[in-house]
Amino acid sequence: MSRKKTPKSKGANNPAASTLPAANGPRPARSGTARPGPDAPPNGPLQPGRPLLGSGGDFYDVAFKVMLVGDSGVGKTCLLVRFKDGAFLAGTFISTVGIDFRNKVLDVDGVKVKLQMWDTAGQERFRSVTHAYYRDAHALLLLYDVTNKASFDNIQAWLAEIHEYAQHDVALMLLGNKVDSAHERVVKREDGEKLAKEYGLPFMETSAKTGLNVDLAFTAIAKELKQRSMKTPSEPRFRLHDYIKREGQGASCCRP
Ligand SMILES: Nc1nc2c(ncn2[C@@H]2O[C@H](COP(=O)(O)OP(=O)(O)OP(=O)(O)O)[C@@H](O)[C@H]2O)c(=O)[nH]1
Ligand SMILES: [Mg+2]
Repeated sequence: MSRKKTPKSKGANNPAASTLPAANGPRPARSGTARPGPDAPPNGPLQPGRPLLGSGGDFYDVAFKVMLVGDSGVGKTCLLVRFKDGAFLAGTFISTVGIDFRNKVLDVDGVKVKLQMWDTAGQERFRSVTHAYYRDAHALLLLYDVTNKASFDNIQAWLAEIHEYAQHDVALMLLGNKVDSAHERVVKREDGEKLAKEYGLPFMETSAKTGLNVDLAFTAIAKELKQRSMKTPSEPRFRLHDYIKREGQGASCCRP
């Protein structure tokens, strides 16, 4: 069996630019370094078909990169921490510097799917750093904050950026975060649904604080990516929109 090391997940808000992972992503290379090997596919499962051993001792069958994007303060880091560790980062807001990543292996219908989750900095000054990572992403979670209208208004600009830098077939999901803050809400759920429908995106409202729909968002993406890479003729087609509509609390199906 091929044994591969994956880069260790770093702590949140890892500052130094020198510690940034390679722009080509943290794909576990045959050499055991963080850089992809020359035979690594430009976009697709890292190593389908044979179990691999991650640095945390976790076996996985396929691995994908999922990038979180959206304005600063919408809750990207908190969403990731909630999914990875089941905790909420309350208190002082520490803005992510550059880019950070964490790994998690999910069991998707008997297949071990490793998600390499990239937490980008929403601040404008780091935009050129994040641009370099888009093209290797298999999926993007695009967040806005339901208590911050500007973050919602900026979604179209984010979509334009995604269109410019990401793979054309990247799996994309729109998330309206912080729904626990009902009194401060300024973006109605219907507004999120309307925008998602306009762009044909799956959409859910989430809360990193309470955990609402957080696991579901990542699981849905993992199912979609696994289906894309390992589809067998006998397997029924996975429908992301239908899945989140069925499983989510307040999720919606937004085909145009
Ligand atoms: N009430 C509430 N607060 C949240 C939620 N998610 C994040 N926050 C708070 O929002 C602030 C920003 O969260 P972060 O996750 O650091 O935001 P970010 O999108 O990573 O920001 P950048 O790293 O600057 O891009 C923090 O003070 C969090 O505690 C949520 O679901 N509900
Ligand atoms: Mg952050």
